[in-house]
Amino acid sequence: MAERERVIEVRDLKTAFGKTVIHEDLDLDVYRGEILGIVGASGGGKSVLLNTMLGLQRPISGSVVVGGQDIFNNPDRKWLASNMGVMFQNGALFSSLTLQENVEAPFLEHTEIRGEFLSRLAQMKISLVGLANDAAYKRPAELSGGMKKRAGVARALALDPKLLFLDEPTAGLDPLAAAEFDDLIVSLRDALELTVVMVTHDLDSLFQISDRVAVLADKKIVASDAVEKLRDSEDEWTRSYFQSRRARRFNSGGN
Ligand SMILES: Nc1ncnc2c1ncn2[C@@H]1O[C@H](COP(=O)(O)OP(=O)(O)OP(=O)(O)O)[C@@H](O)[C@H]1O
Repeated sequence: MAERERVIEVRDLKTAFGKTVIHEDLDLDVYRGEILGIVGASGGGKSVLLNTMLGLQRPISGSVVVGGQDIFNNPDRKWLASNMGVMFQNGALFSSLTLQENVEAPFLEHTEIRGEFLSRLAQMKISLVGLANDAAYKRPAELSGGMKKRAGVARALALDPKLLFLDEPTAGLDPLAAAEFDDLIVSLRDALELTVVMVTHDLDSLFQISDRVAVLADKKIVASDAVEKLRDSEDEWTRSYFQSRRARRFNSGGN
């Protein structure tokens, strides 16, 4: 089998806020085309890791290489901005702008595209995530939770990135909307050949759509594998997480 292509390589990462060390000796690989889930205890540093991979949080030491670029050492910022899309928790839309204007924002910031072509591109992104045309003229407060998440994905995908980062994408959604959102992520990954990195506590999502799961505990990635294999992990925290009562219902193969 051909060796899988690594699109993100995190090596020897150390991050800290003041004297509080969040990550130490952390290594992580993300492979092209996969959906990688990241799990770990609350407050364990998953969001900080995501921000570090996005270049938003500078580490004390270590490196993050994305698509061959060391993102903390003179990277091509334009390339990174257009190749890494992110949806933060709650979609993080601008509340005073319509959905259409939210999706147009990355084009205005990073491209010269304006006018009718810009409107059409934004509308294409909005329909790509399964939202009806009239949603484009609504403000975030007028959208349901599921619609807001979809809108957040439309904005994250505005510049056609190959990497999509999602922070707790299904948090706050009812089970049906969460399952629909999971389906959307898989179909977008397949259609657009995306690589997806997803921080989540949602066991349904992990078992349904992740190709691999990386476990963050004790400041580092202690295990990374297909989710079904993690209940037998050598790592104790990972075993207890995936053998917990909530996770057990997935272990027999049924749900
Ligand atoms: N800007 C910041 N300044 C200081 N401390 C921070 C900052 N951002 C995060 N932290 C701290 O870093 C630690 C890790 O936070 P992080 O949000 O990454 O955890 P998490 O694993 O994503 O948690 P959760 O699952 O609850 O969202 C927490 O103790 C948090 O308080």
